[in-house]
Amino acid sequence: MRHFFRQPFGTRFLYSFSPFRDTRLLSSQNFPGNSVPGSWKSMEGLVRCSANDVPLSPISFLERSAKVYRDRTSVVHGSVEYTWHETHQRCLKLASSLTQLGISRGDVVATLSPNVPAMYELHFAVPMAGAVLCTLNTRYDASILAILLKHSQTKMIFVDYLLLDVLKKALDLLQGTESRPIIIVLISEYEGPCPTITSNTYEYESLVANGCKGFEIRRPESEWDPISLNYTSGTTSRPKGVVYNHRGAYLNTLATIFLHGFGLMPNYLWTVPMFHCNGWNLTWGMAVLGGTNICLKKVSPKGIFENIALHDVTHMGGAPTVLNMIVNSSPTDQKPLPHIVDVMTGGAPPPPQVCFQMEELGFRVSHLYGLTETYGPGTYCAWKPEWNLLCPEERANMKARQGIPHPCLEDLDVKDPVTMESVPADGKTIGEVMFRGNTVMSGYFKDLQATEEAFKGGWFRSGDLAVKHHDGYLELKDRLKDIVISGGENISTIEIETVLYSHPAILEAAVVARPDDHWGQTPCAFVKLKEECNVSEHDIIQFCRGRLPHYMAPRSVVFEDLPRTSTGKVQKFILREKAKAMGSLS
Ligand SMILES: Nc1ncnc2c1ncn2[C@@H]1O[C@H](COP(=O)(O)OP(=O)(O)OP(=O)(O)O)[C@@H](O)[C@H]1O
Repeated sequence: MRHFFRQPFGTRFLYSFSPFRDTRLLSSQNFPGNSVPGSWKSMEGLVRCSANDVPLSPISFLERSAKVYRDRTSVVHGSVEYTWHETHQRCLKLASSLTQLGISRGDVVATLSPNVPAMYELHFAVPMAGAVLCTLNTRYDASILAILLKHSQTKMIFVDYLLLDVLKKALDLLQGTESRPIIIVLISEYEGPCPTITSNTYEYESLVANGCKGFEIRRPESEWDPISLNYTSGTTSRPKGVVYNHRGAYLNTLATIFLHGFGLMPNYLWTVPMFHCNGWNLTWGMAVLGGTNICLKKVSPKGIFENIALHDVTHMGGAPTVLNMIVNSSPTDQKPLPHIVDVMTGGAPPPPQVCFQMEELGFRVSHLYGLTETYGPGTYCAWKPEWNLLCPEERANMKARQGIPHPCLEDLDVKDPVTMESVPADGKTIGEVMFRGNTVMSGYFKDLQATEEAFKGGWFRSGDLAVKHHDGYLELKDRLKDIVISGGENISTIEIETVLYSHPAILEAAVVARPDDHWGQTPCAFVKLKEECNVSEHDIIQFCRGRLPHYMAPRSVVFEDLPRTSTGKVQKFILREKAKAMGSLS
């Protein structure tokens, strides 16, 4: 296999669609005489105006659900329960309070909160105020939080009371560097007085109560107006600030709910953090469907099974690590499911064995793939009925493929990153996954150079390596930064990890490159064993050699817990450092 991945990118730079085109279409004043612009002038009788041309925005999903699903339950959390009418009213009032506190169009309003009703409401209230929602990862420490608060130019932050301490530390680090102190809004679950931090502190429910329900929504002037700022998981580098626009959020939401067989009015259990790509767009998606959002502050297998029974959950989601946690949970925590529960998984490669075991427990797994830069879900493994006839192992392998683009994406391809030519659909030739369309980010906030790099060649370059199968389905092999090159051969770490996960004693596995004087690099496996299991390095290597070509089998195995990002991805850069410190094997 040729390894072109380490070569520099081509220098051609071309935007197939300009990010700077003017998309303000709403009022007839843009088109004097109510005529239509450009080439369409030759077609008489057309008028482009607010009757037929409105900027797409997820805000409209909530306005509709307040009418269509008025008295149905929108959000549940413990004893708290709202209807869609109430959620709409609360969001309007909250948006009004934001503007009264000085939030203007385009200002960034951040959150530091687990999945609670306030977090759900902010997904509508902040855009209703014309502002940009920035949902920060709840596992950040004070120093990274301080960096991101500064980078995002946050004006106001909504914080769960359990995370107040870490926020206070971050704000201390920022002291003196901000021209205006950040306004703090505390999301508390108790009725007591609001703890004082600064005079700039408010309490969530009082902002809702004091807002005006007749508030006039500050709708986007253009579909391209930013709606949210999402930081990437920071698996390969420092988190990058990805900007979503209203149009992309609208389209990706519709694509996501379409893909995963959500019927109307699902009961959705929030096991995916809403801070991760706006909960894979399902914050907005549940409003389209009139679903019930079942909030879960802390994810545990026991809590998942209890909530499924309590709320008749129909759908949920989770990174493969959550699925792995479920299948390996104690039998006393696992309860028989009342019916099939649909689970969307993605965010990292799902080991086929884990998909298989989930299905044995009564879940139906659907697999999606994407990046923060593609509004989360970008492809899915569309299931074909004829695959039901395959043996369980083959079915699980089929399901582990990343699949095909969703219908709102213009194009997806696997290309040679230097020549930009498509790789053949032979299931063997590796190239880089590239995306193009309206559900690709507007860009990286305050980093034009990174944005231009990412869009070089007129496609969004994902940094993921994949093959295309004969049926057009995509299968990820590795991240560009993770692939192992040993004796001139590219070795997919995902393929080795799949074999490791099939070992009965292994709970978790990750493979990285270990520098080698003779081979350049060799695969080094880091594994965590299941409780009370014992197996040697030699046994694991032999197990892999029995299932993989020799050169692909790990040459060394380290037994330890895997470091993960809070979105469930293994931090391979940490493992690579460890493997490097081990020195060459040869
Ligand atoms: N279904 C999937 N199968 C395999 N890998 C996946 C899948 N879904 C997502 N990924 C991986 O997750 C990546 C996207 O993750 P995300 O946008 O959360 O941030 P990150 O790339 O981990 O962080 P950073 O860009 O800061 O390093 C993809 O590029 C891909 O490598």
